[in-house]
Amino acid sequence: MSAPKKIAIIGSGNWGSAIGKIIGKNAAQLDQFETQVNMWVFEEMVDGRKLTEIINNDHENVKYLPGHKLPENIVAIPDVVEACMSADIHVWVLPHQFVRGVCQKLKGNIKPDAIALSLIKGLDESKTGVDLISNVINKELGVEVNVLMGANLAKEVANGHFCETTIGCRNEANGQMLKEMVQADNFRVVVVEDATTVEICGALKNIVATGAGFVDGLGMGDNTKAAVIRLGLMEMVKFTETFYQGSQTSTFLESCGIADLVTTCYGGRNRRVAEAFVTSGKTIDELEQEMLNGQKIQGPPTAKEVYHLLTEKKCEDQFPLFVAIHKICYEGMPVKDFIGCLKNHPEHM
Ligand SMILES: NC(=O)c1ccc[n+]([C@@H]2O[C@H](COP(=O)([O-])OP(=O)(O)OC[C@H]3O[C@@H](n4cnc5c(N)ncnc54)[C@H](O)[C@@H]3O)[C@@H](O)[C@H]2O)c1
Ligand SMILES: O=P(O)(O)OC[C@H](O)CO
Repeated sequence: MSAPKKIAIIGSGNWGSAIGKIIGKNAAQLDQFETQVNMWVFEEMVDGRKLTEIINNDHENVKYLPGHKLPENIVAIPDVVEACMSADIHVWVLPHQFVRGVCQKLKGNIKPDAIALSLIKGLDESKTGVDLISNVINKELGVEVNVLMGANLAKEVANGHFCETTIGCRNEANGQMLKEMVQADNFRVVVVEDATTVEICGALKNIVATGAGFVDGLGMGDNTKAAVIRLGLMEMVKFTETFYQGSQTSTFLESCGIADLVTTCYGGRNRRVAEAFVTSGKTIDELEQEMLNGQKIQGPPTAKEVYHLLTEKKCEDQFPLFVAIHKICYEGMPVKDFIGCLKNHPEHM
């Protein structure tokens, strides 16, 4: 039998901490993994104490997942290189805007045969254009990057309520090993080999959830929200067909597709902040700071990244919902015009 694999979790926010509960428990029980799991924690002071010290002494991430004990084999480390240098598996779970900075620190400082699992829902935008986060990590660090996306509100997963998730793997054997690392009695994993579509679903559903929040803020009912979900799904499929050919339609029926859209459009942070954007008149940035205590939403920045790609490729007219969500968040488009955009959607022509 090969040596037990060492796991490092890169990120310790709301989702990073919830998945840390499952991974820590599995690593303690399964022979194929080393018991100690390193968790890179972006250091900050909470009530006069370092967050890493709180996690290592009290076994709770009191800022990002209060009220839940982390397994004692999760070890918080403030230096990302120290956390990852001996790891065989890197679990990426950060807000997407921090990925490139972390890659710069890790370059040349990790095992060359390490593999990654990205739980990050978002896209990257650089001078060379818009790209998948998994591609950025792969290009920067040379590691194989698998992805995990699904209908997984972190708090509900941490509470142990039943849900499903999807791993999109690049390699069948690694897909199976990663499934063993994250599966739990109430967290059931389906592995598919269409990693690109799995990742695109995770990124784009946050834009749709922002639209769902707008119609909630306007006081529309569930029928309107269902229309946002359906038209959003149609744009997700079209986006994938246009820019990432070779995807399988069946992937949209996995947890990462329709199920994640539904849960996010009803229970997610993007929806909540977008609703408050309509009712309060404050900016997205102000509301993120006021409402989320350091957590980040990915919908508005992803809408901006997608809008830049659509304008560059001159196909905005095929994605009116994505475009309107960007313009409402950042360009002063009145939110009431969102309904007009739904009425005149190409799906109805
Ligand atoms: N929270 C959920 O329910 C959930 C569920 C599934 C997927 N996701 C996805 O997982 C990813 C991570 O989400 P999350 O909820 O764990 O994070 P979060 O929204 O709780 O964000 C806070 C995290 O950002 C870190 N951070 C803040 N400033 C930083 C900096 N300058 N550099 C590096 N890190 C910094 C904090 O330390 C903390 O770990 C996102 O892509 C999100 O879409 C979240
Ligand atoms: O709270 P949100 O809107 O970031 O969504 C969280 C998860 O992605 C739901 O699966």
